[in-house]
Amino acid sequence: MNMSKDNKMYILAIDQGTTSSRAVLFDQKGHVQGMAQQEFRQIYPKPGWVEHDAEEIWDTTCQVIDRLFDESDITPQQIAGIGITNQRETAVVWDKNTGKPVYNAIVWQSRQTAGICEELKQRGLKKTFKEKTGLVVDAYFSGTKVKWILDHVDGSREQAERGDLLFGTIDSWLIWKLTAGKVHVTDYSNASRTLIYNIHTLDWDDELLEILGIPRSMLPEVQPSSKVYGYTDEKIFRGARVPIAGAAGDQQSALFGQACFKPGMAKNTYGTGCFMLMHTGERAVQSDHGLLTTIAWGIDGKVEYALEGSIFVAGAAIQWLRDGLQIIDKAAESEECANRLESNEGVYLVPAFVGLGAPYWDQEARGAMYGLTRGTTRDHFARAALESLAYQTRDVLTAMEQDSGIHLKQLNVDGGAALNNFLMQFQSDILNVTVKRPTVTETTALGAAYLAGLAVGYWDDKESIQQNWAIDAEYEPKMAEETREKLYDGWKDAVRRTMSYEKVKI
Ligand SMILES: Nc1ncnc2c1ncn2[C@@H]1O[C@H](COP(=O)(O)OP(=O)(O)O)[C@@H](O)[C@H]1O
Ligand SMILES: O=P(O)(O)OC[C@H](O)CO
Repeated sequence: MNMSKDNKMYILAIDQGTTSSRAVLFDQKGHVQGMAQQEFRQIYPKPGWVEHDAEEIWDTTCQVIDRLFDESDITPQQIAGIGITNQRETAVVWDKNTGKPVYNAIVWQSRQTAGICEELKQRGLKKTFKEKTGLVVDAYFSGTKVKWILDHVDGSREQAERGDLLFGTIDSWLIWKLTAGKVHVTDYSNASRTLIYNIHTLDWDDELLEILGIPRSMLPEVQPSSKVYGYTDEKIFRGARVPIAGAAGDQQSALFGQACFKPGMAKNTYGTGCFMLMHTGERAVQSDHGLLTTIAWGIDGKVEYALEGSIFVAGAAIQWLRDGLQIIDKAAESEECANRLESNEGVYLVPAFVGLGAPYWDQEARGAMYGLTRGTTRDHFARAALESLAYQTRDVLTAMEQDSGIHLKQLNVDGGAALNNFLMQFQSDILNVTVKRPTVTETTALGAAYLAGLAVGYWDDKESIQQNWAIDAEYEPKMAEETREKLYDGWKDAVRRTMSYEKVKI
């Protein structure tokens, strides 16, 4: 760490992800000057359900901020602003009087509202939701999670109707906690993931609220992504009142951190899931190929949009090799395993552990492996898992090119699994596109830092941010066309079989 007790100012980004909370300090060049990270519990109450303890999310956030200050000479007074970025869609409902969540946070991956979604589809509401929110009716988004909590937690609907309960995605929850309950806001990008926010009129949508039975009084005020929302409470932040000056969902934040400011620029983030976003400017492009239309950010009174391909399981497949199957000790070991083989030898993994997201949107699909023989080893499992990230990315890139009419020549990448060189080379080969990894792979946190820094004058404008982008590695396609298409055909076949598989229900 390169920290000294001088008067230099920094921006603090809080990156509250699906598996860990992180606090990252950035300087004016956009370089990381300190980081602390803490994993927290994943709660799986039933197959396909995923929950978090919202209090634990808050506790780990406080712990990483504390650790960052403990391990450095920097004081909270040297923080010019705080930017927040978060796992999106995950829904928290809490009592505004006690500050206590009424139920666990229901995580974006969780399938417990699949039944509610089926009912909405049967009522013919798919088009209504898509036109207003840019989203598909799927358990992924927050709206049905809030409905589920109000339907299942005793007395919560009455409490909500009395105005005693608040809803928020993780950004709202953290801002509310950091300001000791004074500020209940969210930003445009997070609001656009809730299934109850109209991305065209830029307001919560009364018709959708009515359909899902969610009282308006629960909802946070929607604000620009770069703006001072409030100040940290002195008791919480070591005596300092620091402006909380930016917020964005983690994938939009990564798009900003990658300086994808112009229409047609795209990035792919390989974290727990994998999310490709293409900036489409001030135009909300409707997808005909299974992508989402979403708000990229809202700054200076202007809202900009993106097309998104959301893949639910990416790095999580590698975690499954490590924690579930226990065939590797560390995620990075998957690279050595994959490199020990010349090819996948016909072994494919379709990691539909929580259904399939874009472009398939199959809530019922579950994971499958194909092509196993007596000669299959853990290396094949690791290679198939890594390759599945690249094939899923090709699925969404194809859809994106069809929807946008733009042929992508290069893809900017980031996220934990983007450090895997086997994967990045294979990705470039399967897409036939140049893959570029920047020096700072903490792009998600960087985006939130930039948004906060712009609001407090730490950075002047987007141009100065653009200049900070620097390349670490570039991967050019090397694979023969015939091999590429043969491999991809194998993947499409595996997906087809997975989606048509009739589960035996016992
Ligand atoms: N070298 C690697 N190869 C493959 N996957 C990796 C590697 N390093 C980390 N990962 C995967 O990346 C994910 C962590 O990335 P991160 O960007 O921190 O995700 P998140 O923000 O979703 O928690 C984990 O799922 C992990 O399995
Ligand atoms: O926590 P991540 O990085 O996997 O991101 C989760 C996404 O925001 C879900 O939409």
